[in-house]
Amino acid sequence: MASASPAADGGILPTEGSDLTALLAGIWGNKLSALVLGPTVAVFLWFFVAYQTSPLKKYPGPFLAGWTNLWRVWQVISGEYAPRMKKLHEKYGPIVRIGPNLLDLDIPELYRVIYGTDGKWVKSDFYKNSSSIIDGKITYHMFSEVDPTLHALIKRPVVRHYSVPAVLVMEPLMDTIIQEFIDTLQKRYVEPKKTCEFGEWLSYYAWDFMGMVTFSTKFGYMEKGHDFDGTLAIADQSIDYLALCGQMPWTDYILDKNPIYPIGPPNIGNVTRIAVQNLTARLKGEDKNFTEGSPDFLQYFIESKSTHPELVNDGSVIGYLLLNLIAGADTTAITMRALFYHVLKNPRVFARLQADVRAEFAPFVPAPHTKARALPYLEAVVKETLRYHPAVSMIMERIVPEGGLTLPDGSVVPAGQMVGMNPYIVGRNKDVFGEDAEEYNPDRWLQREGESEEEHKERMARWGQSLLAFGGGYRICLGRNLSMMEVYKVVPTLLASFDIALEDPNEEWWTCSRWFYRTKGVICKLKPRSS
Ligand code: HEM
Repeated sequence: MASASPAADGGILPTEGSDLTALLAGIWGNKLSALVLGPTVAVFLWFFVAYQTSPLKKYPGPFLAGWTNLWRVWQVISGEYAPRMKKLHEKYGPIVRIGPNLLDLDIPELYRVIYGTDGKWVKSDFYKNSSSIIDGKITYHMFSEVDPTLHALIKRPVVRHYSVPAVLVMEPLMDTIIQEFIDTLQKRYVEPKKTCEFGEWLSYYAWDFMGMVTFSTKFGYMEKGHDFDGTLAIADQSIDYLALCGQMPWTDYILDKNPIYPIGPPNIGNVTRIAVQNLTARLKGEDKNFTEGSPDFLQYFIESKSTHPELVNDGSVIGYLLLNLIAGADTTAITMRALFYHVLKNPRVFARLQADVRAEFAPFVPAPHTKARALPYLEAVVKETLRYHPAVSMIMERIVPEGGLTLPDGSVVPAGQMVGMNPYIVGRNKDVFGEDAEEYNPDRWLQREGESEEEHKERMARWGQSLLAFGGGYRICLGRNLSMMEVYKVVPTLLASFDIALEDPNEEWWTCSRWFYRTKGVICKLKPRSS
């Protein structure tokens, strides 16, 4: 009970140290506590109720992953995303809950359902942050647009330019850049007998290659011999941003898409400038790099402005050009680097591949694509590399559509939840690829002894469903024909031109698994071809 002291006017006023002061202080204290405690309890309750009532509660997975996506953020930061997820599958089985609303599935039979062509399985918001603000509006490109109808509108005008016949027409452009690659290696490393950071050079080649087929212009990484404008480093940062913010997509609206002080990934400004310059010069008829009759993507995209005037303008042409570079250069470089690393680490595989290549191809001449595709062991090596070291090493998230997803154990994942598969994990599924799935062994793709041609074909079709390196369905990689052509041509050309060996065959490379499965450190000795 509060006490009061008599005042001059006979009224009752509180005095210092009175019980009333204590009461007021108590009330303020309580208010403060309520201000802090209230939201904390509310947030906790919200998490608790969400956890307890989640339809994914029944699925196994790390405890924290069921509570918060922060757990996934940590897995991305670790740089060991795919190997860690693989360990979780070994512990929990084919279904692992890796987020409050997300299941990682190692169930290849569901490939055609989740990555189907019917447009029902929509990409999650993970992809949205690789968008940009243009004229004050968030603008999505073919990779980041999640709405199937809008995605189809972006894709329709250009999809045919990525078909096998369309990219085959670009072979002369590719040969120019491959020729420059082998000549440069010869001058910089073979003649002076210098050690070569071969892994880095595959990146320089891949970026110059994409510049060449995209707008008939090299960036000049091979000429300068380093990432002179920082683009390659910036591209890495952009992909890390995608992977990190993608775990909690709302963070992108605070970090990059806020109108006041955006702190998203840096722009690949130099590449954008070159794209704009090339488009402007081409439209004015002043592009000195372009030769009539030797088409590149820029030419194809400009044509799309006439064939689809309602969908394509100069802004969208720039978008298409940039996507080619962002999506196409590093992915292909990662694949080529992995191929050489694993082949060079396996003397038996190397000897066979080199012998097969040298029986067919002369040194210092870019290998013709058709001839390269006809080499069965090269095909086995490429497929094994895509299986063992896919350039994308994270789950490709999709939203479960109406009707839900019935899993092999009979349980149903309701609509609105997210599921997906990771090319790294499905590629190492032992039920599909055998007990040695953790080993790099291209021979597994060849026809086995006693296996008929029919049986081999059937096995390849089945295994194809577990080879998710290019994704699948209506969101399958648009540039897969182009990148495969690049790989199939350059690998035999290099093996036919030089004796290549790791400087230290015992040294392990550096890997970092986030959205891309990045690597460094294929240090090689290159010598003139000896046989
Ligand atoms: C070895 C090289 C490559 C690999 C491993 C690769 C991998 C992938 C994967 C896994 C996806 C699907 C992602 C998902 O669904 O979540 C994808 C999509 C895409 N890729 Fe590639 N990619 C490669 C090369 C290229 C090249 C050279 C280009 C362009 C010239 C390209 C352009 C695209 C585009 C535009 C998409 C989005 C397609 C869509 O959503 O409709 N990629 N890529």
